[in-house]
Amino acid sequence: MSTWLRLLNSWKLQTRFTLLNHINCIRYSSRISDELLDKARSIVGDNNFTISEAARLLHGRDESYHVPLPPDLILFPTSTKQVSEIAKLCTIHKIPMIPFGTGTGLEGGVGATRGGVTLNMTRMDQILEVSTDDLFATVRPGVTRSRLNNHIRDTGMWFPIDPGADASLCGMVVTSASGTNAVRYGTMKENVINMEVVLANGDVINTSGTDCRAKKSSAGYNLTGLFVGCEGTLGIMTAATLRLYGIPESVSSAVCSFPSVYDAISTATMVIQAGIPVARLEFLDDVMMSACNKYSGLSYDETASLFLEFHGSSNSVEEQAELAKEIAKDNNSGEFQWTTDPEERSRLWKARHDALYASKALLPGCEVYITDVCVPMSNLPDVIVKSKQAISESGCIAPIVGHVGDGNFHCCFLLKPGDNEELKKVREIAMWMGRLAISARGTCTGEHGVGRGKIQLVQEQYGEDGISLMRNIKFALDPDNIMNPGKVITL
Ligand SMILES: Cc1cc2c(cc1C)N(C[C@H](O)[C@H](O)[C@H](O)COP(=O)(O)OP(=O)(O)OC[C@H]1O[C@@H](n3cnc4c(N)ncnc43)[C@H](O)[C@@H]1O)c1[nH]c(=O)[nH]c(=O)c1N2
Ligand SMILES: CCCCC(=O)C(=O)O
Ligand SMILES: [Mn+2]
Repeated sequence: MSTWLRLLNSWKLQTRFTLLNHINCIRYSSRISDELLDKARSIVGDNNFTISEAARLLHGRDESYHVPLPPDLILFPTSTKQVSEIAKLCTIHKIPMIPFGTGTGLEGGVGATRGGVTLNMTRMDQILEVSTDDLFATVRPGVTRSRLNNHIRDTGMWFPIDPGADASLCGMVVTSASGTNAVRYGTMKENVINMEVVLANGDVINTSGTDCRAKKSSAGYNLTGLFVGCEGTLGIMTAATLRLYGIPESVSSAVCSFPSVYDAISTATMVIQAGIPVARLEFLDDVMMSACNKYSGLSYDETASLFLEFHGSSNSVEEQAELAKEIAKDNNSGEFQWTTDPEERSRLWKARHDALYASKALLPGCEVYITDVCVPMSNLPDVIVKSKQAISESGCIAPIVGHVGDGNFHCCFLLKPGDNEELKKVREIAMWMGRLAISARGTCTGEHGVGRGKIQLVQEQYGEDGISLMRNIKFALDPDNIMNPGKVITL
């Protein structure tokens, strides 16, 4: 390229950036006045406030393929009172509020669709209470899953819900997350006892009643259920009380390969039907096994496989593994390798939790468009096989992994950045998969939530009456549509 051309290109780029900055400034100044900035700063203090370009970019994105949408301003509240004051301020000025946990979401939930204020919750990071007698922990939104588990390890308790990423526990509550241990311990839905929530108007409520820590309750409407999975569109969670469990005395893990998807899933179904209290029951297809072998230096068979884990007494985990082995054998399995060795087990689960990064490594520099559907177990093998057929016909690379004990799986479509044709094609397949799951009596998302990516599919899943009820609920709690707007449902 000639020097002149290079200079011209660099000038064009500069002008574009200057223009973009200019537009951002106009956008920013038209929405957030100096007066509002001063008030926000006085609520949280100078050190908990930023409008830097870098911070705005960072807060507009999560770990998904969605285009980043930066907010105008980022606040780091340190107390519920501050969150409430920010909410009141935003209500007066009709400014969007977007809560930010750890940004590990997979549906673009933290993007500021209309600009506004992001509330980064990481500085509210206290573990408020741990009760080993009553099996609960109360945490502020800055506490992550592994921080809680490190903190309580010596008590013999743990919080088992494990999405792989070290997400904030409150982020996990509001996305209704689950992951590998849900088949035994349930999802976040089954593991929240109470929540403190700041509403759009600044009111602070406790969803099970002030200070309630009872294991069950039939008092009134299920407000906890309403806020679990709301993705910040109904309120900002400032504390969560979660169920704890005893750390199992013994753990065994197993790997087993199969000649077909049907054999693998039929084993999974029969393990559950046999009443084996399996703790993890994960499926990886041939492409994902190959990706994980390469990425994690393993040498497993590169065919449809199951990773399993059993929790209990040492006799019980041995018995469970042996029973599962028999079932696998009846379904044409290859060798069923199981172990209680902690190092081997953690190598296996690290490889499983790195599945997303192993997929990415198949095409260096790529982005990943992740699907997440969930269907009743009896429909699962057909839905997986049809999805694999669609992937193969499209020419895309898309390893599959799933929490099949719950009927839940993901395809990781690898995308070359900037290839809009491919993105369009993948989006079509992903939408088709969502519809396939709904028609197979399932749901368009088992655990990643709706965010910006699945609003249309949720509409189709619920139909007009269901969506209209959701809109009424949203309107009752957030009449100005300033709580994380543009997510979950459109108004
Ligand atoms: C490698 C890898 C692997 C997985 C996953 C991610 C990654 C990167 N995930 C997805 C992810 O970990 C999950 O969605 C988390 O629950 C998100 O928690 P964050 O704290 O990161 O929320 P993040 O900051 O990403 O926000 C997510 C949404 O919640 C809202 N929010 C966050 N904190 C809030 C608060 N205090 N109050 C109100 N709203 C709030 C945000 O506004 C946004 O809409 C996942 N998930 C899963 O279920 N199963 C899995 O297997 C996996 N696996
Ligand atoms: C690789 C799929 C996306 C992350 C996830 O949900 C999981 O690993 O289970
Ligand atoms: Mn998952």
